[in-house]
Amino acid sequence: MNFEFSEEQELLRKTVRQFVDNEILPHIADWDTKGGFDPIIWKRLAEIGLMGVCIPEKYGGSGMDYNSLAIVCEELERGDTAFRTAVSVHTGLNSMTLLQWGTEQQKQRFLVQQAKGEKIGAFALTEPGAGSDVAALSSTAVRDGDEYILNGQKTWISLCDIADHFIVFAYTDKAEKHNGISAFVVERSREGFSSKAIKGKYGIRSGNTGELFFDDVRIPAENRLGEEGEGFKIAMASLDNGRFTVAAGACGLIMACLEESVKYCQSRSTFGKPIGEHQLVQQMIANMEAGFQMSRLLVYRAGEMKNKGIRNTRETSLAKWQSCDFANKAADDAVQIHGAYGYSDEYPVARFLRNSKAPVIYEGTREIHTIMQAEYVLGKRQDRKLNRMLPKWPFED
Ligand SMILES: CCCCCCCC(=O)SCCNC(=O)CCNC(=O)[C@H](O)C(C)(C)COP(=O)(O)OP(=O)(O)OC[C@H]1O[C@@H](n2cnc3c(N)ncnc32)[C@H](O)[C@@H]1OP(=O)(O)O
Repeated sequence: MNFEFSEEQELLRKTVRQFVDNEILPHIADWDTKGGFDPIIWKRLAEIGLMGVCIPEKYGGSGMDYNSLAIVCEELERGDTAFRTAVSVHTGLNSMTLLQWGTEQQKQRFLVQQAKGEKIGAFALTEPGAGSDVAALSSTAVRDGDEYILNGQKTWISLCDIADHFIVFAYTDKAEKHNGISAFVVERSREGFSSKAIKGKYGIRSGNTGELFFDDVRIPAENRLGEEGEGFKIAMASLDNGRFTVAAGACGLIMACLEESVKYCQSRSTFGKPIGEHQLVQQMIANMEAGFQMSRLLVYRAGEMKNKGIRNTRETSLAKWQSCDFANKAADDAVQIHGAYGYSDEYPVARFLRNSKAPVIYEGTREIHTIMQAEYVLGKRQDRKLNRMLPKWPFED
């Protein structure tokens, strides 16, 4: 196992860091207050090739390895959790799903434009009555000749008002439970589709999260991903990729907590010395550092497994669970270190704390991942090789 980043990866990190320092940090407090990023940010991201980092060059991407995507997510979340979330959805949950499950024609139709940053993709799984329990979803897709007629509602969907298309999950055969769900690519332009943003979120306010409505939306059968009934597996495999990016992002949030806390420790004095010289403050800093290092090891191990084409559901779930919990704790401690100032908008740590809660809930709650890990250890859950894995890296031509 190699613990060094390559020169190319170091350069990538530097590029993303500069992007965050110049294009995100100067505006983020404003975007957080207003409840949305300036859409120009997507154009900028595409200009530096970050819309398709681990997508093969033949599909319009940068052709870098899966750990390069982790680097991008770390650095983006050092800037903002909501923005990293949006990129996770576009790349981890949508583009990587197309790469793994799409036909050559679907890749040409949807993936290429996305990887080049000409179109934005999103992922629609969660419903008002189906979050952790995916098989409880109630959307339906009924076959009618060469089309499906889609009806249902999705909620908590990132990029709801921005994405050009969504990977949507619906029952094609309710009697079959897990094996009755199918996945479809649904374009925003289809008649009967509408979306509505959710207002009043606790955190990740600059992100565009909302509801989707499908009212007799007709979709051509060629938009179905995988076979009929493969939707549950596709959703879970997509989450293996999404959760990987969430875990990497959490490392970036811990980095941001450390940066702000160290700065504050050096500038604020109590009892005649800088607060960084008080041992209970040092304890919080040390905990953040430990959380950061441990999370990173878990994330890059999962990424290395992806590079080698090894199924990594177990490792990714552990990385997601632990790194999001560490980030949530780091943000809580960062506010604590800043005292009353940390409780205001004067410093970014209050935003960090609000934002840090979302990843503990989305893409598998802390409780779902705890149960999964217990089941693996107790021999009640096993990861078998899938019929379609993500391509190994280096990618073939
Ligand atoms: C806060 C503001 C923003 C909010 C954003 C919210 C948006 C999101 O978070 S989207 C995603 C949220 N949802 C989730 O993360 C779902 C959480 N739930 C789960 O992960 C699963 O349902 C979980 C772990 C509980 C297990 O479900 P369960 O119903 O027990 O199914 P399970 O028995 O494990 O698997 C069923 C089949 O799928 C297969 N499968 C399971 N996992 C995978 C996988 N990773 N890859 C491929 N196949 C898989 C199994 O092998 C099994 O197949 P078979 O029957 O052939 O053996």
